[in-house]
Amino acid sequence: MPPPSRYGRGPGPKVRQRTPGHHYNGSFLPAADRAEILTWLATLKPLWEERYSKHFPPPPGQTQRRLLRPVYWLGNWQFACLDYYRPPKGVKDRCVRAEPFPPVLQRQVEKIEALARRMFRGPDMPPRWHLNTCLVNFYGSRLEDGRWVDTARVGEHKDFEPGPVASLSLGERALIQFVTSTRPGERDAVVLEQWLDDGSLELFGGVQWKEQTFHRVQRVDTREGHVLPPELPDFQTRRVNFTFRYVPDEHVIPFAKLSPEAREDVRPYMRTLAESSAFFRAELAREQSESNPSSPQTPAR
Ligand SMILES: O=C(O)CCC(=O)C(=O)O
Ligand SMILES: [Fe+2]
Repeated sequence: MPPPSRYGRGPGPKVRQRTPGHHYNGSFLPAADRAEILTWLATLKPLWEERYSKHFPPPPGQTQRRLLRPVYWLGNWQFACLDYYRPPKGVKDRCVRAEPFPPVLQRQVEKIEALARRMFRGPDMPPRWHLNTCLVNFYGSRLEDGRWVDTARVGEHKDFEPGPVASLSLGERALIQFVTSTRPGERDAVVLEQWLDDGSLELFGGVQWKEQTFHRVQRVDTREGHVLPPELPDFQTRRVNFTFRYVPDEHVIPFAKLSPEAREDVRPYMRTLAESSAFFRAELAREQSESNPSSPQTPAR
């Protein structure tokens, strides 16, 4: 019998885990699916979002800033200026209905959900849990006043969506660290770290990884020279990460049903997205027809 390997064919029905609640498979993504994802990525127009807005201004001592990286969301878009999904209180006007997963990602989601249902039970698996939300993060360097500035990291945070979170990685490998809560003057203790390779899946859930620890992307390698699509004028991408999450469906709201303030804050983003997406054109048109039902809109193409 060969020795047990973390790079093996993945867990059997019992899902053996060296770290309960945290699973890593370095060769999850089939090569053909990887190629299909890259083709689809080349068609995306990720968005540079600002952290704050007219109705959600910077708190005292903070100033307006752009996010470190461009992003794209599927299923629902959690605009930074609507302050992300944060139950139990921060659930209203946070998650704006967005494009469905393309078939190649939906296929990965079905495999991941089956694995997650074997790994997580009881309080670690919310009753209606399914992966209906995906944040696509682009890691790399940003062109700033003629200089390339590396922004490939994420500070420590928790993902507040309930239940397990899955993370699929493409391109250069990244070092993710789970750390204990920060106390002033004390260094965070790293509880678990993992290099996330090209084509890998990481799945984590339960109290230890969702509640008791924060996670961060400490750095992204440069050694393999990956340059990933789409081509952008002011950003060079060397890693793309998809994090799949669950937002209860009742908290996902069509743009037309957001509060007037939230609509005002995100309408410019919706218009930018609509330039290259029939889905977002239709969502904007729906706002028009609902506020003025007597004048039917021509359907978006
Ligand atoms: O890029 C990664 O591996 C993790 C990203 C992450 O933590 C997040 O998007 O919440
Ligand atoms: Fe996260």
